[in-house]
Amino acid sequence: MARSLDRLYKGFRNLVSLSAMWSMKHPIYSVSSRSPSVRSMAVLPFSFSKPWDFSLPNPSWGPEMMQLYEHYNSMCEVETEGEEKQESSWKRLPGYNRLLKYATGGVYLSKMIQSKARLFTRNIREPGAGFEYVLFVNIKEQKCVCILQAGHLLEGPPGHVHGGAIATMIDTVTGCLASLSGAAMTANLNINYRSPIPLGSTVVMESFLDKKEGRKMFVSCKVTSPDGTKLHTEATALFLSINLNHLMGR
Ligand SMILES: CCCCCCCCCC(=O)SCCNC(=O)CCNC(=O)[C@H](O)C(C)(C)COP(=O)(O)OP(=O)(O)OC[C@H]1O[C@@H](n2cnc3c(N)ncnc32)[C@H](O)[C@@H]1OP(=O)(O)O
Repeated sequence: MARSLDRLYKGFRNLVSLSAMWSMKHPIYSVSSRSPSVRSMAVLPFSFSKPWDFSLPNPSWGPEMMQLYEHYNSMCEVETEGEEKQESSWKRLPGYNRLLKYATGGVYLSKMIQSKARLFTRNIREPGAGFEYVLFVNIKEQKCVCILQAGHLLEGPPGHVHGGAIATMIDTVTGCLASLSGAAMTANLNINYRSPIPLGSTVVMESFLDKKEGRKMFVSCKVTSPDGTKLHTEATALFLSINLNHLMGR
Protein backbone atom coordinates (compact mmCIF):
# COMPACT_ATOMS: atom_id res chain seq x y z
CA MET A 1 0.00 0.00 0.00
CA ALA A 2 2.78 2.40 0.90
CA ARG A 3 4.28 1.65 -2.49
CA SER A 4 1.00 2.55 -4.17
CA LEU A 5 0.91 5.88 -2.38
CA ASP A 6 4.44 6.53 -3.42
CA ARG A 7 3.35 5.87 -7.01
CA LEU A 8 0.52 8.36 -6.55
CA TYR A 9 2.84 11.21 -5.69
CA LYS A 10 5.41 10.20 -8.28
CA GLY A 11 2.53 10.06 -10.74
CA PHE A 12 1.39 13.50 -9.70
CA ARG A 13 4.85 14.84 -10.45
CA ASN A 14 4.81 13.02 -13.80
CA LEU A 15 1.55 14.72 -14.63
CA VAL A 16 3.28 18.06 -14.54
CA SER A 17 5.54 17.08 -17.38
CA LEU A 18 2.93 15.02 -19.20
CA SER A 19 0.49 17.88 -19.23
CA ALA A 20 2.77 19.96 -21.37
CA MET A 21 2.93 17.19 -23.94
CA TRP A 22 -0.86 16.81 -23.98
CA SER A 23 -1.61 20.48 -24.20
CA MET A 24 0.38 20.62 -27.39
CA LYS A 25 -1.53 17.88 -29.08
CA HIS A 26 -5.02 18.06 -27.83
CA PRO A 27 -8.02 17.96 -29.72
CA ILE A 28 -10.32 18.45 -26.80
CA TYR A 29 -10.41 15.49 -24.41
CA SER A 30 -7.66 13.55 -26.13
CA VAL A 31 -5.25 11.88 -23.77
CA SER A 32 -2.30 9.72 -24.59
CA SER A 33 -3.18 6.16 -23.73
CA ARG A 34 0.40 5.05 -24.14
CA SER A 35 1.68 6.33 -20.86
CA PRO A 36 1.38 3.62 -18.21
CA SER A 37 1.59 6.19 -15.42
CA VAL A 38 -1.52 7.86 -16.75
CA ARG A 39 -3.42 4.65 -17.34
CA SER A 40 -2.86 3.61 -13.77
CA MET A 41 -3.93 6.89 -12.30
CA ALA A 42 -7.55 7.35 -13.12
CA VAL A 43 -10.83 5.63 -13.55
CA LEU A 44 -13.45 6.86 -15.88
CA PRO A 45 -16.36 9.04 -15.02
CA PHE A 46 -18.07 7.89 -18.18
CA SER A 47 -17.98 4.75 -20.28
CA PHE A 48 -14.80 5.63 -22.14
CA SER A 49 -11.70 3.52 -22.07
CA LYS A 50 -9.38 6.47 -21.53
CA PRO A 51 -9.06 8.66 -18.46
CA TRP A 52 -11.17 11.76 -18.72
CA ASP A 53 -9.17 14.94 -18.40
CA PHE A 54 -11.49 17.45 -16.72
CA SER A 55 -9.01 20.27 -17.16
CA LEU A 56 -9.65 20.54 -20.88
CA PRO A 57 -12.34 22.86 -22.25
CA ASN A 58 -15.90 21.61 -22.51
CA PRO A 59 -18.99 23.28 -23.97
CA SER A 60 -20.03 24.66 -20.56
CA TRP A 61 -17.00 26.92 -20.39
CA GLY A 62 -17.95 30.55 -20.92
CA PRO A 63 -15.94 33.13 -22.87
CA GLU A 64 -13.97 34.34 -19.82
CA MET A 65 -13.00 30.81 -18.81
CA MET A 66 -11.93 30.05 -22.39
CA GLN A 67 -9.99 33.28 -22.77
CA LEU A 68 -8.06 32.71 -19.55
CA TYR A 69 -7.46 29.06 -20.40
CA GLU A 70 -6.03 30.03 -23.77
CA HIS A 71 -3.90 32.74 -22.20
CA TYR A 72 -2.25 30.43 -19.67
CA ASN A 73 -2.17 27.46 -22.01
CA SER A 74 -0.24 29.49 -24.55
CA MET A 75 2.34 30.24 -21.84
CA CYS A 76 2.89 26.49 -21.46
CA GLU A 77 4.15 26.18 -25.01
CA VAL A 78 7.82 25.83 -25.81
CA GLU A 79 9.53 29.21 -25.87
CA THR A 80 11.75 30.02 -28.81
CA GLU A 81 14.61 32.46 -28.57
CA GLY A 82 16.16 32.81 -32.02
CA GLU A 83 17.10 29.28 -33.00
CA GLU A 84 16.98 27.99 -29.43
CA LYS A 85 13.96 26.28 -27.98
CA GLN A 86 13.47 26.07 -24.26
CA GLU A 87 10.77 24.44 -22.23
CA SER A 88 8.34 26.85 -20.62
CA SER A 89 8.26 26.91 -16.84
CA TRP A 90 4.44 26.93 -17.01
CA LYS A 91 2.64 23.59 -17.11
CA ARG A 92 -1.04 22.74 -17.27
CA LEU A 93 -2.00 20.02 -14.84
CA PRO A 94 -4.41 17.45 -16.23
CA GLY A 95 -7.37 16.76 -13.95
CA TYR A 96 -8.76 13.31 -13.25
CA ASN A 97 -11.41 12.15 -10.84
CA ARG A 98 -8.99 9.70 -9.35
CA LEU A 99 -5.25 9.74 -8.78
CA LEU A 100 -5.01 5.99 -8.67
CA LYS A 101 -7.19 3.41 -10.33
CA TYR A 102 -7.15 1.36 -7.17
CA ALA A 103 -7.35 3.62 -4.20
CA THR A 104 -5.08 3.33 -1.29
CA GLY A 105 -5.82 4.90 1.99
CA GLY A 106 -6.13 4.25 5.65
CA VAL A 107 -6.21 0.66 6.76
CA TYR A 108 -9.81 1.26 7.83
CA LEU A 109 -11.14 1.66 4.30
CA SER A 110 -13.06 -1.29 2.96
CA LYS A 111 -12.35 -2.43 -0.58
CA MET A 112 -15.86 -1.32 -1.52
CA ILE A 113 -15.30 2.25 -0.37
CA GLN A 114 -11.87 2.37 -1.93
CA SER A 115 -13.21 1.35 -5.32
CA LYS A 116 -15.84 4.09 -5.19
CA ALA A 117 -13.60 6.89 -3.93
CA ARG A 118 -13.40 9.95 -6.15
CA LEU A 119 -11.60 13.26 -5.95
CA PHE A 120 -14.08 15.65 -4.31
CA THR A 121 -13.71 18.45 -6.86
CA ARG A 122 -14.01 16.17 -9.91
CA ASN A 123 -17.00 14.02 -9.04
CA ILE A 124 -19.85 15.94 -10.67
CA ARG A 125 -20.46 14.52 -14.12
CA GLU A 126 -22.63 17.24 -15.64
CA PRO A 127 -20.35 19.70 -17.41
CA GLY A 128 -20.63 23.17 -15.88
CA ALA A 129 -22.65 22.10 -12.85
CA GLY A 130 -19.90 22.02 -10.24
CA PHE A 131 -16.24 22.88 -10.12
CA GLU A 132 -15.02 23.65 -13.64
CA TYR A 133 -11.36 24.42 -13.24
CA VAL A 134 -7.93 24.10 -14.68
CA LEU A 135 -4.63 24.42 -12.85
CA PHE A 136 -1.41 25.86 -14.19
CA VAL A 137 1.84 25.70 -12.26
CA ASN A 138 5.05 27.61 -12.63
CA ILE A 139 7.67 25.46 -10.99
CA LYS A 140 10.44 28.04 -11.30
CA GLU A 141 8.40 30.72 -9.58
CA GLN A 142 6.67 28.29 -7.17
CA LYS A 143 3.32 29.63 -8.22
CA CYS A 144 0.00 28.04 -9.11
CA VAL A 145 -2.88 29.64 -11.02
CA CYS A 146 -6.35 28.17 -11.16
CA ILE A 147 -9.11 29.33 -13.46
CA LEU A 148 -12.43 28.44 -11.88
CA GLN A 149 -15.95 28.64 -13.23
CA ALA A 150 -18.35 27.95 -10.38
CA GLY A 151 -21.46 26.00 -11.38
CA HIS A 152 -25.02 26.06 -10.07
CA LEU A 153 -24.54 23.13 -7.68
CA LEU A 154 -22.14 25.21 -5.61
CA GLU A 155 -24.74 27.66 -4.34
CA GLY A 156 -24.47 29.03 -0.81
CA PRO A 157 -26.11 32.42 -0.35
CA PRO A 158 -28.72 32.89 -3.11
CA GLY A 159 -27.05 33.22 -6.49
CA HIS A 160 -23.56 33.04 -5.03
CA VAL A 161 -20.91 30.45 -4.32
CA HIS A 162 -20.87 28.60 -0.98
CA GLY A 163 -17.96 29.53 1.28
CA GLY A 164 -17.14 25.86 1.73
CA ALA A 165 -16.86 25.41 -2.03
CA ILE A 166 -14.46 28.36 -2.16
CA ALA A 167 -12.47 26.86 0.72
CA THR A 168 -12.35 23.55 -1.12
CA MET A 169 -10.86 25.18 -4.17
CA ILE A 170 -8.38 27.19 -2.11
CA ASP A 171 -7.28 23.98 -0.39
CA THR A 172 -6.92 22.34 -3.81
CA VAL A 173 -4.89 25.14 -5.37
CA THR A 174 -2.59 25.69 -2.38
CA GLY A 175 -2.39 21.91 -1.93
CA CYS A 176 -1.25 21.39 -5.50
CA LEU A 177 1.47 23.95 -5.04
CA ALA A 178 2.60 22.44 -1.75
CA SER A 179 2.58 18.92 -3.23
CA LEU A 180 4.81 19.69 -6.18
CA SER A 181 7.85 18.39 -4.42
CA GLY A 182 6.17 15.53 -2.53
CA ALA A 183 3.31 14.49 -0.30
CA ALA A 184 1.93 17.27 1.90
CA MET A 185 -1.22 17.86 3.94
CA THR A 186 -3.04 20.97 5.04
CA ALA A 187 -2.40 21.72 8.69
CA ASN A 188 -4.02 25.13 8.76
CA LEU A 189 -6.18 27.20 6.42
CA ASN A 190 -7.20 30.83 7.12
CA ILE A 191 -9.70 32.46 4.82
CA ASN A 192 -10.98 36.01 4.52
CA TYR A 193 -14.07 36.30 2.35
CA ARG A 194 -14.03 39.83 0.92
CA SER A 195 -16.78 39.83 -1.70
CA PRO A 196 -19.25 37.17 -2.84
CA ILE A 197 -18.64 35.20 -6.02
CA PRO A 198 -21.68 35.06 -8.34
CA LEU A 199 -22.69 31.56 -9.44
CA GLY A 200 -21.63 30.85 -13.00
CA SER A 201 -18.88 33.45 -12.93
CA THR A 202 -15.20 32.84 -13.60
CA VAL A 203 -12.51 33.75 -11.11
CA VAL A 204 -8.74 33.58 -11.05
CA MET A 205 -7.04 31.93 -8.08
CA GLU A 206 -3.36 32.67 -7.62
CA SER A 207 -1.26 30.86 -5.08
CA PHE A 208 2.34 31.47 -4.00
CA LEU A 209 4.83 29.65 -1.84
CA ASP A 210 5.75 32.36 0.65
CA LYS A 211 8.17 30.48 2.85
CA LYS A 212 9.55 27.01 3.48
CA GLU A 213 10.89 25.99 6.89
CA GLY A 214 11.85 22.36 7.12
CA ARG A 215 8.64 20.37 6.61
CA LYS A 216 6.48 23.50 6.78
CA MET A 217 5.28 25.28 3.68
CA PHE A 218 3.53 28.63 4.06
CA VAL A 219 1.32 29.27 1.07
CA SER A 220 -0.96 32.19 0.22
CA CYS A 221 -3.86 32.45 -2.18
CA LYS A 222 -5.87 35.27 -3.71
CA VAL A 223 -9.16 34.92 -5.58
CA THR A 224 -10.05 37.76 -7.94
CA SER A 225 -12.24 38.60 -10.88
CA PRO A 226 -10.65 37.78 -14.26
CA ASP A 227 -9.37 41.34 -14.75
CA GLY A 228 -7.98 41.41 -11.23
CA THR A 229 -9.97 44.46 -10.17
CA LYS A 230 -12.24 42.71 -7.67
CA LEU A 231 -10.84 40.82 -4.71
CA HIS A 232 -13.16 38.00 -3.68
CA THR A 233 -11.12 35.98 -1.20
CA GLU A 234 -7.71 35.89 0.46
CA ALA A 235 -6.18 32.97 2.29
CA THR A 236 -3.04 31.69 3.92
CA ALA A 237 -2.29 28.06 4.52
CA LEU A 238 0.25 25.92 6.28
CA PHE A 239 1.13 22.60 4.70
CA LEU A 240 3.33 19.95 6.24
CA SER A 241 5.20 17.52 4.11
CA ILE A 242 4.38 14.03 5.30
CA ASN A 243 5.79 10.58 5.25
CA LEU A 244 3.34 8.46 3.26
CA ASN A 245 2.93 6.08 6.19
CA HIS A 246 1.01 8.94 7.81
CA LEU A 247 -1.92 8.15 5.51
CA MET A 248 -1.77 4.48 6.35
CA GLY A 249 -2.66 5.06 9.96
CA ARG A 250 0.84 4.06 11.11
C1 LIG B 1 -2.25 15.90 -5.98
C2 LIG B 1 -3.64 16.15 -5.74
C3 LIG B 1 -4.03 17.53 -5.68
C4 LIG B 1 -5.18 17.66 -4.83
C5 LIG B 1 -4.86 18.64 -3.81
C6 LIG B 1 -5.79 18.50 -2.71
C7 LIG B 1 -5.08 19.02 -1.52
C8 LIG B 1 -5.94 18.72 -0.37
C9 LIG B 1 -5.09 18.84 0.84
C10 LIG B 1 -5.94 18.40 1.97
O1 LIG B 1 -7.08 18.71 2.04
S1 LIG B 1 -5.21 17.45 3.18
C11 LIG B 1 -6.65 17.05 4.19
C12 LIG B 1 -6.82 18.00 5.32
N1 LIG B 1 -5.73 17.91 6.25
C13 LIG B 1 -5.66 16.93 7.14
O2 LIG B 1 -6.51 16.08 7.25
C14 LIG B 1 -4.45 16.95 8.03
C15 LIG B 1 -4.77 16.42 9.40
N2 LIG B 1 -3.63 16.70 10.28
C16 LIG B 1 -2.56 15.89 10.25
O3 LIG B 1 -2.53 14.85 9.61
C17 LIG B 1 -1.40 16.31 11.08
O4 LIG B 1 -1.80 17.17 12.10
C18 LIG B 1 -0.32 17.03 10.22
C19 LIG B 1 0.23 16.07 9.16
C20 LIG B 1 -0.84 18.27 9.55
C21 LIG B 1 0.83 17.42 11.16
O5 LIG B 1 1.16 16.33 11.95
P1 LIG B 1 2.67 15.92 12.14
O6 LIG B 1 2.68 14.89 13.23
O7 LIG B 1 3.31 15.57 10.87
O8 LIG B 1 3.33 17.27 12.65
P2 LIG B 1 3.61 17.74 14.14
O9 LIG B 1 2.33 17.75 14.92
O10 LIG B 1 4.75 17.00 14.66
O11 LIG B 1 4.01 19.26 13.89
C22 LIG B 1 5.15 19.58 13.10
C23 LIG B 1 5.34 21.07 13.19
O12 LIG B 1 4.22 21.70 12.55
C24 LIG B 1 3.52 22.54 13.46
N3 LIG B 1 2.08 22.40 13.24
C25 LIG B 1 1.39 21.26 13.08
N4 LIG B 1 0.09 21.50 12.89
C26 LIG B 1 -0.04 22.84 12.93
C27 LIG B 1 -1.13 23.72 12.80
N5 LIG B 1 -2.36 23.27 12.58
N6 LIG B 1 -0.90 25.04 12.89
C28 LIG B 1 0.35 25.52 13.10
N7 LIG B 1 1.44 24.72 13.21
C29 LIG B 1 1.25 23.41 13.15
C30 LIG B 1 3.90 22.00 14.83
O13 LIG B 1 3.76 22.99 15.83
C31 LIG B 1 5.34 21.61 14.61
O14 LIG B 1 6.13 22.79 14.59
P3 LIG B 1 7.62 22.79 15.15
O15 LIG B 1 8.37 21.76 14.33
O16 LIG B 1 8.11 24.19 14.93
O17 LIG B 1 7.52 22.41 16.59
